[in-house]
Parts: sequence; C-alpha cells; structure tokens
Amino acid sequence: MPEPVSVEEHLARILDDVEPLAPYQQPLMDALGLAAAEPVVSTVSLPPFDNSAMDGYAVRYADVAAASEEHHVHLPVVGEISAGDARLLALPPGTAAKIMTGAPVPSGADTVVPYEWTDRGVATVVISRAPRERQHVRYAGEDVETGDLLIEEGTVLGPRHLGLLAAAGRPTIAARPRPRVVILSTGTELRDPGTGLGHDSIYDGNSYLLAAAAKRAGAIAYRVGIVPDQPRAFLESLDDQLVRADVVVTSGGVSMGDHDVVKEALSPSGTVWFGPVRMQPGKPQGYGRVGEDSVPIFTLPGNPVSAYISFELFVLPALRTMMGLLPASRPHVRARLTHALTSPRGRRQYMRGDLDRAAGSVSPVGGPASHLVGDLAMADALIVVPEDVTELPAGAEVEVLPLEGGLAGGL
Ligand SMILES: Nc1nc2c(c(=O)[nH]1)N[C@H]1C(S)=C(S)[C@@H](COP(=O)(O)OP(=O)(O)OC[C@H]3O[C@@H](n4cnc5c(N)ncnc54)[C@H](O)[C@@H]3O)O[C@H]1N2
Ligand code: MOO
Repeated sequence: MPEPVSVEEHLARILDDVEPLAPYQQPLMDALGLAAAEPVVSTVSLPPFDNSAMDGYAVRYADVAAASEEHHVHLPVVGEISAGDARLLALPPGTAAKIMTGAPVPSGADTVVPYEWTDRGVATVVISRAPRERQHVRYAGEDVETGDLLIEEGTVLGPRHLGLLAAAGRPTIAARPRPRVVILSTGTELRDPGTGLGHDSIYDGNSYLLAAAAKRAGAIAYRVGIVPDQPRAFLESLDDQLVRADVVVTSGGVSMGDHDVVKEALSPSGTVWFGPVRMQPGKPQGYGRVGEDSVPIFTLPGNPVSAYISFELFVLPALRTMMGLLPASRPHVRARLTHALTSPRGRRQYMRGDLDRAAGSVSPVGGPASHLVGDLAMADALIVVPEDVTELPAGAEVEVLPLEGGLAGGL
C-alpha cells in the first residue's frame, strides 16, 4: 500500500505531468470561454470611416451655426446617403444631404443635424437649432486605431471580446482546443436513469455529474456510461475510447474491495499511480497515463461526493492547464462559520457548505459522508477543515472552496 500523500502533493504531480494542448486558429464561435493564445492587433480602424450617429442631414457647421427657433436656416438638399450606400462623396458648400445612422459622412460635411431639429424637408431643409461643431459624427479611428492591441494573450474570450474581433474583421483566433474528456462509470450495480432498478442496483449519477462538470469547465465531454466490474470489459471499453480522448476520467473501483476493477485492470501496466490522499471525501485516488498515446487518466473514487470533490480539486485544474486557462484552480475564499463543526484528525475534510459571499459566512450543509448527493446538490461550496483540526466553533474563520464562480468566463 503506497504512503498517503497530501492534496497539494497529488495536485502538483498531476499539474507537472499534464501539458497545454497546442493552439490553432479557431472560428470565433468555437473560442467562447477559451484563452487567447495570441495577442491580437487591429489591422483596421473603428469606425473604419467617418459616419453619422443620427438620422438627419449632413452639413457644414459654418452653414448652420446661426440656426435657432427665431432664425431658421434653409439649405437645399442635394442627395441622400444610406448606410451601405454612399454614392454622394462630397457635399458642396451651402447644401445639406440626408444621411442615415451609420452612413458615411461626405467630404466637406463635418456635422449632422438630427431630423428632430428640422422640418425633414426633401428638396430644401429648414433647420431650427444649431448643433455643436462636429456633433453626431463618429470619426474614423476614434474607437480603435490600426495597430491597437485588441486582445491580450491569455484573455478568456467572452462575448464582448468575440464581438470586437468580428468587428475588427477577424474570423478566427488562436486558442488551445477544448480537451476531449471520456467519462466511464464502473460498477456492476449501476443502471441508466430511465431504466428499472433491482433491490441491489442504483442509478449511475456519476457519469452525468462528471460529464457535466467537464463540460462546464470548457471541455468536450464524452459520457460513455456504465462498465461492469470486469477488468477485461473495462480494458476493452477503455481501448475503444482512447482514440477520442485527451483525458480519461473513471469513477469507482479504486479502493480495497474484492472487485476493484480499475485498480485491477490498470495496475499491471505500472503507468498509473494508485494510493490514498489525505482528504475526506476522496481518499482513494489514481492518476497516470494509458494507451499508446499516453493519455492522462484520473481514476476517481466511486462515492459520488468523493468523485465530484476529486474532480474539483484535481481534474478541473488539469483541464484548465491543458486549455491554458489561469488560474488553474478555483480560488479559495475565507468566511465565518455559522455553526460549529467537528472533523476527524489526519485527513483534510471537505464539508459541504452554503456560502453567502455578501455576508462573508458559510453554513454547513448535511453530513460529511460521501454518498449524500441530496446534500451535495444543496451546497455551493466546500468548507475546508485542515488535517490537524478536529473542532471549529461557530464564528470561526475558515477556508472555503466555492463550487460556483471565481473563474473568468462565468465558471
Ligand atoms: N476496506 C475499505 N473499504 C473502503 C475504503 C477503504 O479505505 N477500505 N475506502 C472507502 C472510500 S473512502 C471510498 S471513497 C470508497 C471508494 O470506492 P471505489 O472507488 O472502489 O468505488 P466503488 O466501490 O465502486 O463504489 C463506492 C460507492 O459509490 C457508488 N457508486 C459507484 N459508482 C457510482 C456511480 N456511477 N453513480 C452513483 N454511485 C456510484 C457505489 O455503488 C458504492 O456505494 O471505498 C470505500 N471503501
Ligand atoms: O474518501 Mo471516501 O471518498 O471518504 O468516501
């Protein structure tokens, strides 16, 4: 039996081993939530040309400066310019041109008078109020100039960044791809939701829990589902799946039982470490590489809460490292306990909690056991009780790992 390792040791070993995936140019819509793997410099100005901010008349300021309710200015209308239709290129002095929002301002004109300050005349326009000089003109380059840095390398691309890239004419951006994560549940007792249950079977919650967690982390999740507790069936299933995997995540079959299929199947290869981590839930862990392509594999414990906490602590940071997303781990916060709690000595306890960020407090949710999925769904944080602490009073300040938020991209 290998010596127990700390959470930090296990995570460090994993993060030393996984590598960022090679970036390539991805269509913008595929890049949502990914980290930019290149800085992007604008090759255009925005706006690209001087254009109108209002529906109205393009004029020379000097021709309308004296307009008021008492002193109307009359100008002949020499044309009409719509957005995307700019046949009138120059405006003679002493004239006006109808202009629509977004249409190019003709040379000679420097100001736009909105319809509301005119009689909306067709042949001649009567202007009853003077704009400020250059009012309602959006000048070329006033937003972005050619050569401006649009996106810093490492930016997690959200809707506003993608909108800017498109506005600047970029159809793609270099980003690391989403890791393809294959998720296998082991357990002869498992059944698919929607099917019948015997007195000795349970539904496979884990493959949904882990696939959803992987997908939310930005990965592509392939939920393979249930594999029985037979090493041969497990290895066959794994072998079939490796071709589409950047990462494999299994649940179950790694503790001390007589049918611990994952351990039994993978131990002979010698490429996967199995051992205890000083944490609860989540003690029995495994990590290593499998197959011809040395695909990283996480063998998580089968108890659902253990599997989920293991995902948050070990798999999520690995996936984020592969995607070049920083920070790799969700940041911890500190909060005050609303109730006292106790914890066993020697293993770091991850109690389920309900975090109130505004109040800076956290309430324990349910018990510490690792099969309590009802309580897990009610929680949004983990209360971290250090290995050497056995009791904490109400009001104590504790470290908390939020299960929602804290990472760029709304994760
Ligand atoms: N003698 C010992 N027994 C156990 C130890 C130990 O140190 N000595 N460790 C316990 C701890 S801690 C954990 S955690 C579990 C981990 O066991 P396995 O990873 O081998 O998982 P299984 O035995 O296959 O399953 C455990 C539990 O979880 C249920 N399960 C499994 N898969 C799913 C799934 N996909 N969806 C829902 N529930 C699932 C399964 O039915 C079991 O109840 O070992 C302890 N034992
Ligand atoms: O470590 Mo197990 O994950 O306590 O139930």
